[in-house]
Amino acid sequence: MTDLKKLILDRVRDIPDYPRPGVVFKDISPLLADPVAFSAVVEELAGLCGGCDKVVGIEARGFILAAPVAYRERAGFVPVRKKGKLPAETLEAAYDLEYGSAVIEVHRDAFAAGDRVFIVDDVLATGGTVQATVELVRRAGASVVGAAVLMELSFLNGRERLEGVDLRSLVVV
Ligand SMILES: O=P(O)(O)OC[C@H]1O[C@H](OP(=O)(O)OP(=O)(O)O)[C@H](O)[C@@H]1O
Ligand SMILES: Nc1ncnc2[nH]cnc12
Repeated sequence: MTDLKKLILDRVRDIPDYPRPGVVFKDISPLLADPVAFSAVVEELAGLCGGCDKVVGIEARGFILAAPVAYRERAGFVPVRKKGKLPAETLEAAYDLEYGSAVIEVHRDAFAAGDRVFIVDDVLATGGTVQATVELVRRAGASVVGAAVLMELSFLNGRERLEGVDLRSLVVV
């Protein structure tokens, strides 16, 4: 196991039965609170971007990782938010995730035509959230050059929903 994988696995804790019975929640708070681990993760994610115009972060935990990646890459940051939080005209997509369903939005004018977009989130579970984000980016006229997550829960097969997307995971469990 690489040092980075160990750094991550040692600092993501399992919370059983949250937010509903049967779900084991991956809590990244200890990792974020560790300056060495947090900075190593941001550096690694930024290295996967490979040149992009915009980094998309998905509310809320995705923001924490995507914004420093955008800063590091000198790219713009675009938030994808839960419905009702963005003030200007939006595009929206409904999706299911491991423990529920939601609607996310992006500003209709968030991207210039042909922008190269890199999507960052913390956890890939069923893949519904990233899939809906990919759809929004494309509908907004930009192209997805890749997506990266800190942790992929492979037993939920989220990757299968993301055919054609270059998805990287720092850790697969
Ligand atoms: O692969 P999926 O099954 O779609 O699940 C993954 C998503 O679930 C979590 O977000 P959540 O909606 O709980 O929002 P939060 O970051 O605000 O806690 C997580 O941060 C991912 O965005
Ligand atoms: N098990 C899980 N832990 C943390 N975030 C999640 N998002 C979806 N499933 C999750």
